[in-house]
Parts: sequence; C-alpha cells; structure tokens
Amino acid sequence: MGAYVITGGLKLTGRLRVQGSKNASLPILAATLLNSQKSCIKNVPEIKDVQVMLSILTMLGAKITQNGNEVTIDTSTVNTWEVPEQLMRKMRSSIVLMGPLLGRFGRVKVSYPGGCEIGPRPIDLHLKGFAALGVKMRESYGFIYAEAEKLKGANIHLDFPSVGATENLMLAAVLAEGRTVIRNAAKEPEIVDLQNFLNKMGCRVKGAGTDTIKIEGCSIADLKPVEEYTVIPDRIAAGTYLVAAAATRGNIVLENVIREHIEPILAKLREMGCRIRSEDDKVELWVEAPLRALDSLRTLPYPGFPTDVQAPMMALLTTVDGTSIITETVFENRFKHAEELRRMGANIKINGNTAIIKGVKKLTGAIVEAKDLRAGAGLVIAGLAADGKTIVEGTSYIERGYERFDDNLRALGAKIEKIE
Ligand SMILES: CC(=O)N[C@H]1[C@@H](OP(=O)(O)OP(=O)(O)OC[C@H]2O[C@@H](n3ccc(=O)[nH]c3=O)[C@H](O)[C@@H]2O)O[C@H](CO)[C@@H](O)[C@@H]1O
Ligand SMILES: C=C(OP(=O)(O)O)C(=O)O
Repeated sequence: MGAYVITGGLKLTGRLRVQGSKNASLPILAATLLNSQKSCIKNVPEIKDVQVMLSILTMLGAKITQNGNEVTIDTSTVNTWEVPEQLMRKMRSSIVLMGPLLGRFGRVKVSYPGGCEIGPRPIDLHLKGFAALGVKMRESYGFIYAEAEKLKGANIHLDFPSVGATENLMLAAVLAEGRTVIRNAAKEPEIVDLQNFLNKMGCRVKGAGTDTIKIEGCSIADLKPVEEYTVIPDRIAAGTYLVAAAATRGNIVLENVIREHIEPILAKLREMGCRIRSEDDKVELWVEAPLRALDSLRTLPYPGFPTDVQAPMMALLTTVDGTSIITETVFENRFKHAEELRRMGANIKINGNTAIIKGVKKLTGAIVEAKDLRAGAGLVIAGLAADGKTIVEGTSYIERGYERFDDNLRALGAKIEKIE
C-alpha cells in the first residue's frame, strides 16, 4: 500500500488547472452504453475510478481508446448485460451501469456496488425507481437480476434527492416508452452535465439542475454518436485545493473552474476570512489576517455545502483559533478522519453527526491512515499545515478521485513524496 510523506509548514503558492469532474465523468461513461455507437469524451480525469469504469465497459465488450484525458468509446460491440462482480465491488459508481444496461438490453445482472465506507449507502431509491419504470427484480446470493420487457415512463418521487438514483433513473428512462418525471431529483451540477451529454446523443431530457426532471423516452434508433463532449471541471477537487491553500495560509490561482459550482465552498472560506477573487474560469485565494472559526458548517445536497469537502474543511478548521461546529447530514459515518487528525494533535469531539473542533496553535506530523477518498485528502491537508513530517497511508483511496494529487501539490510548492 502506498503512502505520502509530507514535510509540512510550506505555504502553497502558484497556479493550477483543475481536473475534470470524477462524479460527472462516471455516469457519462456509463451513458455511452445507450447509443450503441461511438462517443468521444474530453476532460476525463486520469483517476482510478475512471479506470475501473473503463475496465467494466471493456469487459462488457466496448472498444476504448484513451489518450490522456480524451476517451473514445465504441459500444456497438457490447454484448452482455452482466457486470463482473469483482469490478462492480471496486466502486460505488458501478451502480449507475444498471440504468443504461436496462435501457439498452432490458435486463442486467449486478452485485451490490463497493466504494468508500462512509455509511451504509443503500440503493433502495434506485431499485424503487426502476420498479416504477416496470422493472422486475430479484436478488439471489448477493446478485440483483433485473428485467423489463419494455421500460415504461413513470412519475417517480424520490424520498431523498439522491445523486446516484437520479442519474440511474435518467439513464434508464431515456429509452423507456413515454414520459418520465423525476421529482425531488438531485440538483448537483453533475446531473446537469449528464443531461447535456444525453441530449447531445439525441435523448430528450430537461429540468436537470432543478428538482423536477422530465424525460421523453426515445428508441435506440433515434440516438446518434457523440462526436465530442467535454466534462465539467471537478468542483470537489477545486474545493480541496482551495482549502489546502487556506490551511497553509498560502495564495493560489485555480484555472478551469465554474465559479457558481464552488460558491457554497467559497462562501464558507470567505466567512472564515479568506480573501477570494475570481474572473472568468479562474479563482484566486489568499490569506491576509488570522482566520476565524465557523460556528456552523452543515453538509447538504447541492447547492448546500458538499459533504465531499467536509473532511478537507475539518482539517483546515483544526488549525483555526476558536471553536467550529460541523454537522454532517448526508452520510451517517463520515467522520473517520477525526480520529486520525487527533493523532496530529487536533482537538475534535464527535457527538453523533456533529463534530466540535477547537483550533490548535499547530498540528504535529504523525503517521495517519486514509480510510476513504476525501478523508485522505483532508489528512494530506493537515500534513501540509503541520509541523514536521506526516505519513498518510492509503494513497489508493486518494487516487480514486484526485488526478496527480502529489504532483499538483508539489507544483504549488508542497514537499510531498509518494512511497510504496
Ligand atoms: C460518484 C458520485 O457521484 N458520488 C457522489 C454521490 O454519491 P451517491 O450517489 O452515492 O450519493 P447519494 O446522493 O445517493 O446519497 C446521499 C444519501 O442518500 C442515501 N441513499 C442513497 C441512495 C439510496 O438508494 N438510498 C439512500 O438511502 C445515502 O445512503 C446517503 O446517505 O453523491 C454524494 C452526495 O453528494 C457524494 O458524496 C458522492 O461523491
Ligand atoms: C464519496 C465519494 O465518491 P463515491 O460516491 O464514488 O464513493 C466522493 O467522491 O467523495
């Protein structure tokens, strides 16, 4: 297992181009199954989860060429609807293959998806939605067998605006007979990106970005190849680098960001006293005066503060004088990094879904373990801010979602090395 060795105490400074979005790329890659033709997708990050998705598509029979961040996928040769269990279990996002495989073949066999342990993460909302579209499902020995002679458009009300369920149902409904309306849909920018990709393919989807998404079903014959599609920038990676800059009291400029998508993060950084300036696709952050604690940071579905930036923010808040309170409302068990941060001298008390953080003068380097993707990023940030040497074990989690994380931080002046 790999580890990052970080010598802390250096301010991050300089410019960085933000990677393409992991959470937009994954459902878009799954969507290429629908048209049974070629799709060319740009700005796809070179990260582990993308590699897993491409491996699954290859195992299903797709022909793929990857040239840096550009991926061309020909799904005309896909000839199976069974997702290999080993790959299915490698990440959470494999579940969004159910929708397009049901649309294309009317059947799918999958196991439960894997991914980081940040709570139970059931898929009941996905399955309830499929049932409403006319899918018959049975489970046996951990496998889900789903079948529909013909998917039928339906009115679906989600109990919670689940990102994955919204995407999966969109992906199935585009090839259903008639109209589907998804209410209480997730409003994340990645849903809008998926809608844009689907419409480029010839699907008829509108409303993404609001809580009601309307889909007019069409047939595979109506769909076209996608000659070129560019994935949106990764708002979570952007947030992570901004928080890292704040934790080192540095000064960085990020390029290739959509300001609106990171506004919930910028609002909190500004409240802490970070200075922020933006122009076109660039955002600059710098720190002039001591930062202030946050009396309330609640994670929420978009446009609330993203749960995926909670761990990096916790790391930052451990270095800020005063008491901060974080409430995690999206996942049940997403505070595992607190225990690791304590090894570095952080003062954090957890009470249910609330973390109370008392800022300390300085964190101290220690050996810590990343137990999930964003917890890992948070620990690296703590290491960058700490006195002395920090070893963050578990780089494979971090590489699930961050493209060249250590190279990027080094380019911004950090002292960080990866060891195997
Ligand atoms: C690949 C991807 O895009 N991952 C993101 C996606 O995950 P993901 O799509 O898994 O997140 P969801 O929005 O579905 O989950 C949010 C909450 O709903 C619950 N839930 C979800 C589905 C379901 O059928 N039943 C149920 O109870 C989950 O357990 C969780 O507590 O959105 C999360 C919330 O913004 C982000 O943290 C993840 O980075
Ligand atoms: C939780 C995350 O991803 P996933 O849903 O793919 O596990 C994340 O990106 O922080």
